[in-house]
Amino acid sequence: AGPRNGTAPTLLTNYLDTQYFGEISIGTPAQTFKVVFDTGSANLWVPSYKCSPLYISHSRYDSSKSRTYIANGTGFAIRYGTGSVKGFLSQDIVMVSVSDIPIIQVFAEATVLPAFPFIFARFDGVLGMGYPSQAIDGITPVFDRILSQQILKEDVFSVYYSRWVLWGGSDPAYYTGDFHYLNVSKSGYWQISMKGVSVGAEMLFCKDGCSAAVDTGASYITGPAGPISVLMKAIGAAEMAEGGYVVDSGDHRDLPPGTSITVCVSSLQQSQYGEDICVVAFSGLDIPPPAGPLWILGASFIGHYYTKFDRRNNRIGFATAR
Ligand SMILES: COCCCC[C@@](O)(c1ccccc1-c1ccccc1)[C@@H]1CCCN(C(=O)[C@H]2C[C@@H](N)[C@@H](O)C2)C1
Repeated sequence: AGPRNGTAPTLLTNYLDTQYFGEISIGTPAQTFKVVFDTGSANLWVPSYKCSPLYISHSRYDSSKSRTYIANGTGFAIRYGTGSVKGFLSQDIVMVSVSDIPIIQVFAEATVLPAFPFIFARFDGVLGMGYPSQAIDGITPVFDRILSQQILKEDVFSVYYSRWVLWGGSDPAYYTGDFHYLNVSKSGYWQISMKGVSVGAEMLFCKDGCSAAVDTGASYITGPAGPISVLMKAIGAAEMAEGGYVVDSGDHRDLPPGTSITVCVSSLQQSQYGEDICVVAFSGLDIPPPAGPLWILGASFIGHYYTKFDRRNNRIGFATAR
């Protein structure tokens, strides 16, 4: 059947403004998984049935139950900010949207997951939306497999966080005005050049320009730890023990008016003691060269825009979300 008029949505679930994920299915008959659509990586992995039972609260892929499974077995490991996910490669039919875009995909069955932070994950796996050059083991990413089917209206996907990912186009019903396009600054990454970071009218950081990744798989805005701690003081946030910052949830202090991006500086979260705390949507992260220094514009930034990731023109478009 394929997508109507060349576009198809995948609806997303928003967990505490920090985890956004949607459903895909793998295998015949379909085994469904909740995955993060992550522009900051380029591989698909889901937990394997052979994964440690610790992970029983998540869906696990059972190749023995799929008629379209093709064994591969090559080892796989992907490094994230917090540790590596290890496993092995398999091939099967993957469906990324209810309007059935079936693709034959090589993906990883994860057998080793770092307990932290995955015990907090409300999703099962990760579907990388990055460029092929970023993919481990040279595996063709999901979006490239979809593009090669020539069924999409445009070689783009749009993110209307935290509601859905739209494959193949953008929907004017959900944004106003034109897209402001920024060319991808480093081929193979959804990375742009940032002109500066200012609080109110005062430019405080990145005065000579700097790089930023537009990363749908990250929860917050992260920047080098130094500048972030200065920024946190500027908005009166206090540092939490395990990193991250909180502001007094009484006064929802937004950045001073006139800031070019009025990012909500906090997202409501439950602390481990259960009371509501306001977690600031920024955190400090020093990314070492050659990838860094790098700012990361995650969900708390992306959620303020209708964002179009354009593979045809290697650019990212931002429009005002309705
Ligand atoms: C908006 O939804 C985001 C999903 C949550 C991301 C995340 O918050 C998370 C929380 C709980 C459990 C697991 C994971 C998680 C961990 C690894 C991969 C995907 C999700 C990540 C925590 C660690 C830092 N971080 C990244 O490096 C991320 C950055 C990104 N590019 C990925 O490749 C790794 C974000």
